[in-house]
Amino acid sequence: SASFQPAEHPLHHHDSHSTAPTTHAKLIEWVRAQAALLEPDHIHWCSGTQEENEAMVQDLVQKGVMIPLNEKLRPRSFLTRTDPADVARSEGSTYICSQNKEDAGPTNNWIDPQEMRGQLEKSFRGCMRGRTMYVIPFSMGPIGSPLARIGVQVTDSPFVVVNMRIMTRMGEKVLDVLGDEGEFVPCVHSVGRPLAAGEKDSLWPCNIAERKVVHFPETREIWSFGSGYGGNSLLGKKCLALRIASVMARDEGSLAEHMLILGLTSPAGKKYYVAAAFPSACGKTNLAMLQPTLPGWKVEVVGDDINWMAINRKEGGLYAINPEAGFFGVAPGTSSKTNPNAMRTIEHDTVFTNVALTDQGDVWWEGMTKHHPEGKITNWKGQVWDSTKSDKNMLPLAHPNSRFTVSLEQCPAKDPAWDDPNGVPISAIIFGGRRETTVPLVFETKDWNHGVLVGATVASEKTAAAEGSDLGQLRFDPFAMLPFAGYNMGDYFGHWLSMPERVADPSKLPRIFHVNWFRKDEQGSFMWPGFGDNSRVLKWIVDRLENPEDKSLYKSTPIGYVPKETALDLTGIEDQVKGGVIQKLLEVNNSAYLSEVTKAREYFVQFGRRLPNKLTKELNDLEERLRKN
Ligand SMILES: O=C(O)CSc1cccnc1C(=O)O
Ligand SMILES: [Mn+2]
Repeated sequence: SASFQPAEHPLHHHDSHSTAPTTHAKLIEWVRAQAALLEPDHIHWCSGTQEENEAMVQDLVQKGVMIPLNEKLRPRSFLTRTDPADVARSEGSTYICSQNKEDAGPTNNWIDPQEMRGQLEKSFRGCMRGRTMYVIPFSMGPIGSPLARIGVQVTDSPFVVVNMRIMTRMGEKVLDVLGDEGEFVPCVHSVGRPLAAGEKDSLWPCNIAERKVVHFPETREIWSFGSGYGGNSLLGKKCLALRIASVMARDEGSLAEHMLILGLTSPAGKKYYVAAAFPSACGKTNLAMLQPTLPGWKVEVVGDDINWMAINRKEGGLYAINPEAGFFGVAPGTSSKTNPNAMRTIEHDTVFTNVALTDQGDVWWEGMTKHHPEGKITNWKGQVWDSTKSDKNMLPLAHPNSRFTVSLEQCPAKDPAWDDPNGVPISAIIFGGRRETTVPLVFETKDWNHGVLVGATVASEKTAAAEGSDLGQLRFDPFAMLPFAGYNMGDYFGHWLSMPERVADPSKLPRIFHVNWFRKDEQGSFMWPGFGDNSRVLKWIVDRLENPEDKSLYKSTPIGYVPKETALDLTGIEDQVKGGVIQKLLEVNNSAYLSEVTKAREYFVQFGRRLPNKLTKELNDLEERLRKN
């Protein structure tokens, strides 16, 4: 739906090697309206074919935007460096422009939609002069899946096209499913740098001063200007799959969440699907591709970042798809120790952004290996770093938000049902934050509503005060959706609380757990080995799912069900968790939790009357349980 009155401007000629669809009148009309506003020199309808991709990649290589890596070490893979000012999602310039401010809620930036449309009109008018407008039809979710949603993005960045082809199902086959009158989410993106005739393009054009990522939830529109990077420009990811999709899910009675989805198989061959919501950079990708240290256990990945769950009327319960087709993962910290499956996935056909380049023509980042490789190494800014001089201001060699973009298809640990159009049945939902104090290794919530309270109070603490004293600065990140909820988060909590009334049999809803890998001891060291050993927690969760009546598995505490020490399989790590460590990891300190309750009450004040009474009741019940014991 065109949101501007396009000035009279003929639709530019299509370039020779791309053909506009002959039907799809609604789509053609929308593209025409964007072309009239953006005034591109050419229009290219993306087919999504391998040939088209190779031509675009070669063009970007020739321009120096994509640097080919060593073909032997990392075949068909590339490195791109961004403008140092355009390196991450820009939350400060991300807006939810609902008709009224309260529907955006206190956790979102809001500008009156008409005012914002005026600002966008000024930014976008003529911004694609001298450039090609690429039209990308894409499906979030397997093409044709009843759980999938279709978007169409216009963009003037061929680099975005190359990445969208990896991260989504994109091209002509999507148009076949869309049909003439099909609904699509309109996404308009520009780097915001029109080119004068003959002007040489920069390697990473962007317009940081005017950068904005805007959502109009009632009309499901996305407008992004001035950034070429990640979540700001691959509009299928955070913008569509979370901010717009969370609004659609609220209206449709389903869920669009910032969660990994993994398949877990026990040594007995029983298979469960588990979803988990951790804040950004808290280890979702590592858990989704976990290599269990417990013998006989297997984890396979369906997705590492986004989860669309819908009620399955036939089977009951919630079925989930990963709407994405690839990983856009954080490179630093990824290694054959922390995530061997990720390292195997990115051995070929991968696009790297803002990592370091070795003199072998391969990539490197902090944490990949203990020390950086010998010889010359070029940092993410393109500066050659000489290890003999160790010039500090050239560090870190890879940007902390540097990324790999790679197809899920090539992950050795992909779940057989990773692209099942019907989705997979979710047995458990796990919330987690980066908590150095107070929160035990794992606990199970008492019921769905208690689980929603735990989701709503997910938090991370940076610097933990000494145990027992006032908690370190708690940063709440409810459901890990703080930057991604497309509407008032008080209403969002209410939507979660409405799920038991929406299903025929609430007992088929997933059980809700909370984990914390990040407890530290008085010396500030991590108490739990984490990584593959997190499979021990997954095992306890399966034990709870399979034997809910078995009293030997848990102790009931005011915050929920916590494993009895003997119920965790610690075979092989006894030495690491002896001497009271496991007791500490499973301890529930009531006074510490009472201050959690106080901080949660303070946090919820901002939602005012939009905070559901049921949530306040859950918080009061928790406080009562903590006081009684
Ligand atoms: O989009 C970016 O600029 C990085 S943020 C990101 C990328 C992939 C998956 N998740 C996130 C996130 O911040 O949650
Ligand atoms: Mn994420």
